[in-house]
Amino acid sequence: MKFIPTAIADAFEIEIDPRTDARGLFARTFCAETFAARGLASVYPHCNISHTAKRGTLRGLHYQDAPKRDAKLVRATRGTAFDVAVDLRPHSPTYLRWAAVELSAEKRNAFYIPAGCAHGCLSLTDECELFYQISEVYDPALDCGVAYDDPAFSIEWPFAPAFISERDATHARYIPAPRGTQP
Ligand SMILES: Cc1cn([C@H]2C[C@H](O)[C@@H](COP(=O)(O)OP(=O)(O)O[C@H]3O[C@H](C)C(=O)[C@H](O)[C@H]3O)O2)c(=O)[nH]c1=O
Repeated sequence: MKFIPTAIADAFEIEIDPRTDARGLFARTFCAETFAARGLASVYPHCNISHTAKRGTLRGLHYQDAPKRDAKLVRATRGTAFDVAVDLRPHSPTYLRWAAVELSAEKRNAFYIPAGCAHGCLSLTDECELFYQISEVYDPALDCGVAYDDPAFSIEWPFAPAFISERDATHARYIPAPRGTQP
């Protein structure tokens, strides 16, 4: 695996290191020891999938709040998605910044999003499927969201979403915390 830094501290694009032969390829997509050695979440009690039928569908941005803030390891298993993380950690040097990774089943890459960041994605193809490894069990009472077009982040999406859920179209504006405060 190759860990490529992004604009957000501790968030990485992860590329595979395929072993190829006449049959095709084999590659490791996760290693608990490697992730732990890098200080990344290495235990994922929940794995999820999302299937998005139409190009231009925006999901998110979501995060699970304290005390169960969750890290996510996300990859596309069908199609392509513009995947975005926003740093919501007031103590982070990249607080309020965003980072994007184009995930595709063809590239077989992944996006590691640390706890304390929000995650959203815009499908770039029809029939886009994502696979999530989540470092915390889901708690609906802690399920929070921020708006994809919040001026606090100014995310540069490749195009405006054509489809979005009622929930994701109505997230409240984010009120930045004083920098340096603990979450
Ligand atoms: C995360 C989760 C959700 N749900 C239920 C809650 C809703 O009734 C339904 C769909 O959930 P949600 O509206 O959060 O799905 P998306 O809008 O696709 O959000 C997803 O995509 C964005 C980009 C993310 O980062 C979220 O982690 C991920 O949930 O599944 C569960 O039952 N268990 C779970 O672990």
